[in-house]
Amino acid sequence: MGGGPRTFPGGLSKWQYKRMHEKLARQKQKGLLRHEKQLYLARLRSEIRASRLPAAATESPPDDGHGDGGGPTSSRAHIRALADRFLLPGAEDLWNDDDGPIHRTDRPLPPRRLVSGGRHQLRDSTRELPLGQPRAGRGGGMEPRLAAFNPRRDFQTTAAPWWWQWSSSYGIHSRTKEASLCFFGTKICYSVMPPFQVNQESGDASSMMPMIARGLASGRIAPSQLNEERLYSVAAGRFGRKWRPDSSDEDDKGISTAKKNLRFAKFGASSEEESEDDELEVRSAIRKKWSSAALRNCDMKKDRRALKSYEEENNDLTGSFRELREEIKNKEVLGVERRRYESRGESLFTNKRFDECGISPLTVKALTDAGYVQTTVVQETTIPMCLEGKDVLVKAKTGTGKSAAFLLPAIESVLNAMKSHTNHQVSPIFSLILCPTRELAIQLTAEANVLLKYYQGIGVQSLIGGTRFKLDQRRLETDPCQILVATPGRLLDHIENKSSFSVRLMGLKLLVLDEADHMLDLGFRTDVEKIVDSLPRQRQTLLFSATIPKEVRRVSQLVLKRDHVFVDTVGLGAVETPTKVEQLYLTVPHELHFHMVYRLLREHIDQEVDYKVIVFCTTAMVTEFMYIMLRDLKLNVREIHSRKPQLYRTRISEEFRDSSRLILVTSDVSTRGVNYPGVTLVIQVGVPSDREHYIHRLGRTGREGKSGKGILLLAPWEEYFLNEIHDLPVQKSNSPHIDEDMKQKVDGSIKIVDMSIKEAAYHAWLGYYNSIGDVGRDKTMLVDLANRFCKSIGLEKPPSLYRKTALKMGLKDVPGIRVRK
Ligand SMILES: Nc1ncnc2c1ncn2[C@@H]1O[C@H](COP(=O)(O)OP(=O)(O)OP(=O)(O)O)[C@@H](O)[C@H]1O
Repeated sequence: MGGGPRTFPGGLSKWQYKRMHEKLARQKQKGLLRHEKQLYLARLRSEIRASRLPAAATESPPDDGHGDGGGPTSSRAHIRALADRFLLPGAEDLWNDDDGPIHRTDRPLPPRRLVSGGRHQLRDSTRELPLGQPRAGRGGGMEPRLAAFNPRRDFQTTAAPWWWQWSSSYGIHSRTKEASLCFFGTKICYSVMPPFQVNQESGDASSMMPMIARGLASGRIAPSQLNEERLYSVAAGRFGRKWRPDSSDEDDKGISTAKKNLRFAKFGASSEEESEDDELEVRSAIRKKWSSAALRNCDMKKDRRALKSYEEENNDLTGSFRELREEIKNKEVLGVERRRYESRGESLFTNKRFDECGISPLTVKALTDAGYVQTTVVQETTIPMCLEGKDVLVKAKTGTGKSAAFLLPAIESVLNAMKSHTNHQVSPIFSLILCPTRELAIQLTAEANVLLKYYQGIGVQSLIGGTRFKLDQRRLETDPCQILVATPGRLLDHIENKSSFSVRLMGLKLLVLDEADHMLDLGFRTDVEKIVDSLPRQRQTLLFSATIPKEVRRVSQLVLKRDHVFVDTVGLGAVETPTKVEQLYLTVPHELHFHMVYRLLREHIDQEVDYKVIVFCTTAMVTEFMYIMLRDLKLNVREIHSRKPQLYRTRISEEFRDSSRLILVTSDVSTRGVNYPGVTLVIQVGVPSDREHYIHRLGRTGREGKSGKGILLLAPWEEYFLNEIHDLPVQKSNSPHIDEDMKQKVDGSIKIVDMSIKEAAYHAWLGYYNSIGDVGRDKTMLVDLANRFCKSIGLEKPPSLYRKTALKMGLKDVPGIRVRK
């Protein structure tokens, strides 16, 4: 299918090449997550170190918003930015389960010892935030905003010094003990440690750490001796090593000033044996530790950064926290507003008209021609932000007008860019829209064309798989466009194989990822990352979807600027599916699934004059099987799935869009984004691959605030899936009766389906459920279920698998699996 190169670097085939990149992407993703965590810890250490340094050094250059391009940011600014990102409303679900929630608590705060001084005032001011309390004990002294940022992780991955635990639990306190950090290597340990003070107030020496407490009690150690050097020595002894004071920092201006507050101690296996020559090495090692090495290679910044005074930071933070709280409040209000709209069953449309949104008059004219006058909620909320040039991540229910919400800013972006780009021979692509399926790309291109009706010289084109590569190239050259709608695979082919095309992308101003969660999940991520890598960094990015799971929130940071806005028109905790769609589920044994589909369709056709039904099947081959069977049962039915040629898919898609009294049997290619107006019923046969798939499939009905109906047809063993959608209003429905006549009729139609299609359907079914974690884990059960499915499609015995396939699926020696000789 399609054009494009056949061989790739290293003589790999397209699929080998793709698989190789998928593997690399998975590794990269893991690395990035790990890096983010390390970065957080590193910044934390850097923050603590920096807070001990005098305000000095150079001014940080301005940041480009991505945080890594504009030069070094101050550690404090970085932590603040991270906290800002993760404290946004709805960001509670951003964390791993291990991270623990960001608690909103009304509990009274524990009484706190008031200490004068800017730093402590800062802490007290941040405490006003209604977020998590810092933990007691290790890391318990962290600033609340940081504890809230990751309350359970704090210093767990850093080997905390033993005296840390001791000092907090045995009564020795230090005003700065939360800053104690120790980086233990296998041979050498450098620590950054604040001076200790004896808790004079408590005066109870025996309650202190036993060794020193005993020393104090017996008079061997005078309290005045209990300075850091003594403690280092004790600590070194504890590790079976000797300690010698490090004098090297005396020479270093920065370090010696810091020494007022900090001590560096080196515990070496044989510190005495080290020669004077080592001094220099030690000094430079300490400097390294001080700057980057101590951050375990995470802090790559070489320059010491200008540090603000505590007061400045204090004021800064108090201000930004106030703003943050204000913003959260506004967003919560927004969510409540949306829920109010829906609970009252009010229209999806707002009172705001498009001509009040700052959109160009010719676009408004085109909108009016298309019948768009009033904005929908998502359009009203996001268009102004997008026009301001902000990066936006948008979550809004299916069928609520997200397409226009990003197409309009895309057009405005082109209009703005064209004002300053007049002398190009071939116009750059100013707006790029990426979406997961060809049907959706074609639909978005058509919608954009409608909106561009009154513009001469501005064009939109699509780049999708399933068409000839050379034809694409010719089309792009002869009919240049400023807006491009593309599926990732084909776009990447063009980027990698046509340098002139990459040049056209260098002028890009706006990138949109429609169905962003799908675009950023593993299937597409590699391609999307490579595409994003080839785009200019100075651009605006918009992410839209009806579902934004927490992993996607995290990964979205890869493409969005740090200061992006998250708009959730659904609202936290609100139902994510359209309110006017009735959702039912039926549990029927496999043997009766096809009969039940026919029964449900007949019933619906009898009830709805202008019926328009979509039947979703698990795989392309099961779709094909279902289509042939229903066609034989004399239903007015069409099919779309990935095994069909693109021209056929496009034709059927258009036919279904414009018709009623039609049934479309389809696979996941129609799950997302495609807009078929007036769908009255959606039937999902078998478990969707995840909750998001369920929501998007269901969203093909009940669009534009209309009513609709969704039925999920499960086998009894598939009921586990109901847990995933337990928060959605899905009701159990009684199974309609299937009489003997109907059963025989359906059985007859099953029989006529070609054997090769049945075999392919069995293989596809096995592959699909094998890939679903919960089911695929128990191979014996899976094979047993597959064999039941096999019977339900009229196969006497299960078709054999290729040895390679069986091996790959982990099914080779599973009883019930036949392997081809
Ligand atoms: N302001 C508007 N006025 C009238 N009709 C609108 C308006 N905005 C969108 N629509 C119509 O609403 C329908 C759904 O819009 P759209 O396809 O953009 O939804 P969506 O939110 O992108 O859905 P999905 O999540 O499934 O992708 C379309 O038929 C579209 O023409």
